[in-house]
Amino acid sequence: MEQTMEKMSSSSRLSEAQSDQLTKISEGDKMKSSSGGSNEVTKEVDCQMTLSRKSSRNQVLVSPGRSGNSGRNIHIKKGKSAQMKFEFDDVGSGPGATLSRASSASLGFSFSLAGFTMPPDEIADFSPFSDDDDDIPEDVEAGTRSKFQMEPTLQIYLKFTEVTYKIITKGVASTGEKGILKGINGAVNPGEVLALMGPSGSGKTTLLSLLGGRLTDHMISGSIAYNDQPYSKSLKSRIGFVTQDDVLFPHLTVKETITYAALLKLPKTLSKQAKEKQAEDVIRELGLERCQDTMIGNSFVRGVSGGERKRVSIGNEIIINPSLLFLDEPTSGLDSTTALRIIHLLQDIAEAQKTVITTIHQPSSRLFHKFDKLILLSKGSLLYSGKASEAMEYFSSIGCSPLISMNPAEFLLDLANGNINDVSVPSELEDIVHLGKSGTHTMNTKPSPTAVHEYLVEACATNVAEETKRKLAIRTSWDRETESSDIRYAKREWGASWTEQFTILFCRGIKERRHDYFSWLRIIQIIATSVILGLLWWRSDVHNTKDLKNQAGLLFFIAVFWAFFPVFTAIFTFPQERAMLKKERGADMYKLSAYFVARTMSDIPLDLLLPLIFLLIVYFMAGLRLTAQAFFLTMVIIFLCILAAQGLGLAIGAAVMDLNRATTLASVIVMAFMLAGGFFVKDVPIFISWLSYLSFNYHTYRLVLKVQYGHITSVVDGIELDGGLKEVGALAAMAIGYRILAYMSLRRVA
Ligand SMILES: Nc1ncnc2c1ncn2[C@@H]1O[C@H](COP(=O)(O)OP(=O)(O)OP(=O)(O)O)[C@@H](O)[C@H]1O
Repeated sequence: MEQTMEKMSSSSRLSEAQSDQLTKISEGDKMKSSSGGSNEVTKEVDCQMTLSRKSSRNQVLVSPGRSGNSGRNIHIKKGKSAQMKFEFDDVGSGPGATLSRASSASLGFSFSLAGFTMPPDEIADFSPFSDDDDDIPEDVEAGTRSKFQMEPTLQIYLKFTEVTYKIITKGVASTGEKGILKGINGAVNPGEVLALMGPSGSGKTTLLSLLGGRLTDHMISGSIAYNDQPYSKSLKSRIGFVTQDDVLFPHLTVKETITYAALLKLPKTLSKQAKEKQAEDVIRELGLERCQDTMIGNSFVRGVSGGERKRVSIGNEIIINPSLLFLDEPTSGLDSTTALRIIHLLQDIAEAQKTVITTIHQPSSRLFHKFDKLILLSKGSLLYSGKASEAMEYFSSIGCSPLISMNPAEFLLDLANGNINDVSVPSELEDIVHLGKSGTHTMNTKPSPTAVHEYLVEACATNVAEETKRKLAIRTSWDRETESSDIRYAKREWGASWTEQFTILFCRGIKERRHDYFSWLRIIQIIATSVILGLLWWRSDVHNTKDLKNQAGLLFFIAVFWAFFPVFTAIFTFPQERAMLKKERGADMYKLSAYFVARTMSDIPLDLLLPLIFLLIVYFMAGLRLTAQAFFLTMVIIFLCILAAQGLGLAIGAAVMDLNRATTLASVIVMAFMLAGGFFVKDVPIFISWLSYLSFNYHTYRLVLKVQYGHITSVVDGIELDGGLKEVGALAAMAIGYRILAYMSLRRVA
């Protein structure tokens, strides 16, 4: 046994005292132990013990009569089949102190004891506070919840010091700077869940985005280190980031969503079948089997529930088995049962030695106790950074304690908001109230929220921040252990080749917009328009010039209609998918070129189907030139016009990325092109004549005139019907040129 302990102790770089603790606790037990997954020793009792790099806890979390090792803290958690997790900590350190890993690394054990019944979870609760959430699901409460399984990956230790972030504010009269984050310090180890808490607007999302590498601009200062190295692009594929708003395609089913993510994100070395199998595993692990064939939905389309949608978002990120998982308010808007399930899921993920960081608004006390580390923010300043279990002790050490039984999270948020109605305040703060800043006595009996905020920020700076910074500066055993894993120079790897990316994105695009293709509304719109045109120009004759001019009006309308329609449809393409594009490109899921080509091509089937229906009706009703060649040439010209107009719409959308501004700009351009199209104005002044050459209506109109009347006359309404190659070339150049512009514009944003 002692040999076993020595082996474990040295392999996990634990101090002798800690290995001594371990020996005492596990004496007489039959034990199967593993250290970092390598050393395995089997003893008498069938226990499974894993060493985890849990930080120490000062809070006494011992179930009475359960352990009997005085002077040590033991935290017992339940798992599958009465699985227990023990954490042994030193008791001596002061409140709020964050111990360095080298000196105070604690041991986390989990082992199963056959036939052992565990006490309920309340052993982990803080005694002065009530639990406000009793509707815990049976499977969770009874310890029958199946554990989420994840493969081991590179472990990432994240530490950040003096993180400061400012933004430039532009007022009506002046421009200024606003501090969003002011010197934030903290650290989180693999195997831990760090919660970022604070009132709305305190800077949680900003800090999360900074740590997740989502905000990179020159207004950031301080240091953020991943295994002691700065952020690099190669980290993208190791980071999962679940945004506050679920960014998902509404018309894809749960299964399709996760499967496409698996196909794009998982390494090339895995076969398509293996990737699909992994997607199925994630669906099962997240308990989404029941709704796997349901559409995600949105406010217009009924889909899965909020909790299921959140789990799909998490599944989308964990499919790549990330080393670092960031979540922005994963429980907001969910009932307490669903919220608890999600936090349990995060715990399971962390237990696979992942580093998990989540923002959370107002957790119940049960949720609060699930977090290993806590950062409390208020107006961008740090109020607490350290172990979640020590937060209450820390605040009581600086004189702030709850006067009534309350959820610790509620108490901390009250403090962060400066609300001290049910909170005892320290004498220094009372003195400030009674004397006022000027030293004169005031009648006010309560410190103002600003005074509370200043007091807490100062207390944190003196008691916690300095201590945390000092410890962060120390090279820990963890740093030494991970320094060989140089994440900076790891090769950026795509999950699929360019062609595979294109195929997957093309199929996904078709599936997402399949309802559009068979939108009866659009088909009816086209049929109705073409029937009206056919009736208005019913069997129009072209035997004299007047009739010819009359029918030319129809041809011009066709040229305008099939330019307007595609421009205003294409404008939506990129602005609508901006959030998805940013998210997926942020995770290096595919090359922008593959997305661009797939996205623009997946609209083409519909773009060809509708004009075909249109022309079949109008052509024969209006009595246009009745030869197969004329019909097909007219069709090809319309397709070319559509491709050019679509290119313009894509370019405007990608350049502006704002629908209101894009539609305004497009309407001006399209109107100018229409007016310069050669039908309304015959003699365009020379200084503006270039506009005609930019107008796709102008080229389309000339081409259809040539196809319809080229055999009758060489001039129609003052327009010479010459070769036509110039016009074809111009439309083709526009179709390609506008797309290149769109691609370049898109590069700036994704
Ligand atoms: N680009 C920006 N321009 C102007 N203000 C900004 C910008 N980004 C953040 N802020 C401001 O910074 C503060 C912190 O924002 P952040 O979204 O990080 O808060 P939060 O704590 O996540 O809030 P919530 O809980 O409501 O999501 C807010 O006051 C917000 O208005």
